[in-house]
Amino acid sequence: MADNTRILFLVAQEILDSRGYPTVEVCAGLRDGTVASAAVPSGASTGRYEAMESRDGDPGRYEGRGVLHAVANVNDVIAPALAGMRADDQAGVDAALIELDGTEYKQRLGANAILGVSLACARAAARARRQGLYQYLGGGQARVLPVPMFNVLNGGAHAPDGSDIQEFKLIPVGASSFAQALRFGAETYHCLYHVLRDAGLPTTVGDEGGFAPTLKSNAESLELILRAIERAGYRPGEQIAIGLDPAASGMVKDGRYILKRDGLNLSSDEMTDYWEDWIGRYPIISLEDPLADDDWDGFRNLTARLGDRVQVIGDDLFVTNRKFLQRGIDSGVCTSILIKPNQIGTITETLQTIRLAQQARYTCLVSHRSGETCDTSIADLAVAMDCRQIKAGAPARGERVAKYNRLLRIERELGDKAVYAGRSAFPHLGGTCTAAP
Ligand SMILES: O=C(O)[C@@H](CO)OP(=O)(O)O
Ligand SMILES: [Mg+2]
Repeated sequence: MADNTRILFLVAQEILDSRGYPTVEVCAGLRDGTVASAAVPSGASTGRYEAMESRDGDPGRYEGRGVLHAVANVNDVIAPALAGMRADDQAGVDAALIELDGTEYKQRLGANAILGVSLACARAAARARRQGLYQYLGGGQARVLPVPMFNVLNGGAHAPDGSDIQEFKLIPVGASSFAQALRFGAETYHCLYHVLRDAGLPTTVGDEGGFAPTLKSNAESLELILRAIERAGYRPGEQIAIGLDPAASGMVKDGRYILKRDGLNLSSDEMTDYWEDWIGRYPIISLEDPLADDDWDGFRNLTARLGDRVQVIGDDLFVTNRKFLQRGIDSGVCTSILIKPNQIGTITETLQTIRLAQQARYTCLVSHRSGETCDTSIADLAVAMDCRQIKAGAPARGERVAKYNRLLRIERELGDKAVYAGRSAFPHLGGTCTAAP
């Protein structure tokens, strides 16, 4: 079997992502005839220490620069070096990629080139074994379906005319299966459309498929969402809670947090007061990047003050990197980590970061990027690693629902064995899983 999974070819090409910008797709072919491909996403609100994607031409020109250099790196540098390796030796493949690149942030070959190969090999190996990617990566234990976070109102870098806060997310903690959670989200999303129409607000959408109205204040977004949840017939907080990703690095100017919609200019402590006020007033259970990615002291204070009432997630702060996560664990910063494979660049390193988080009892929210493709690997990753939380944007738009639909299929495939994480995904809510995973 092992010999059959030896890599025969790796071929990359440039394709477009959901924003219409170029990205990398890699196709892996194995000796036994198995062929599988994987596509790499791309972020807009990136952390400063993310692994670096390779982009062609002048960085100042425009955001949608090509990836032909990354494509050439796969075809001309990586493919010859990996030919003949076993695709089912993920650690070996990834170690070879890391060594071939030789830089800390993967800037020589490009994290987009490297992750494309890492993922394509995993997919091909899973297919050769006739397993789903979640089974291949997670084994027989993999059976807990994550709680989805649906980003239904977009702002910040994903919708510049919208709220200062990048993401307002529905969290269907009270559903009893993933399929039901998806229905909660889709129905509420559609009700939000009508709430906006009734209020005379536009229903244009941002990068992740959520609506992006221009509002008078940031809190107005929450009021509209609560109205939509109720209109859909659900109980806010109990059945559907709320999560935020302010992506606060994007709000900072000269060390101050600027909230344009509220006319506020706040210190780190005052920004924390602002979130505390919101947590007291609204059913918010998850708060991602509430402060900027260089404000480690602020994060420590915020975690000490709010960490037992809300999940505090580090995204730009940790960039899926064990080194930064370890610093967070050692200094009491955050209670949760966002997991984006392209922030670190290989599957093996992504799994190592997840394991470190789980050992330290940090929760893991597996995440898409704002520039996506129809690749569904993150859905499998969330189940494989028992991550219990996933965010993939609104329950609308092809590249977002591809992930949710994949989870529906996994849930069906698992049948009676499937367990929906529900409240167990959030230790601070004190819930338990409906069956032991
Ligand atoms: O900040 C985030 O969490 C992500 C995904 O929602 O955005 P981006 O991919 O633009 O970094
Ligand atoms: Mg984020």
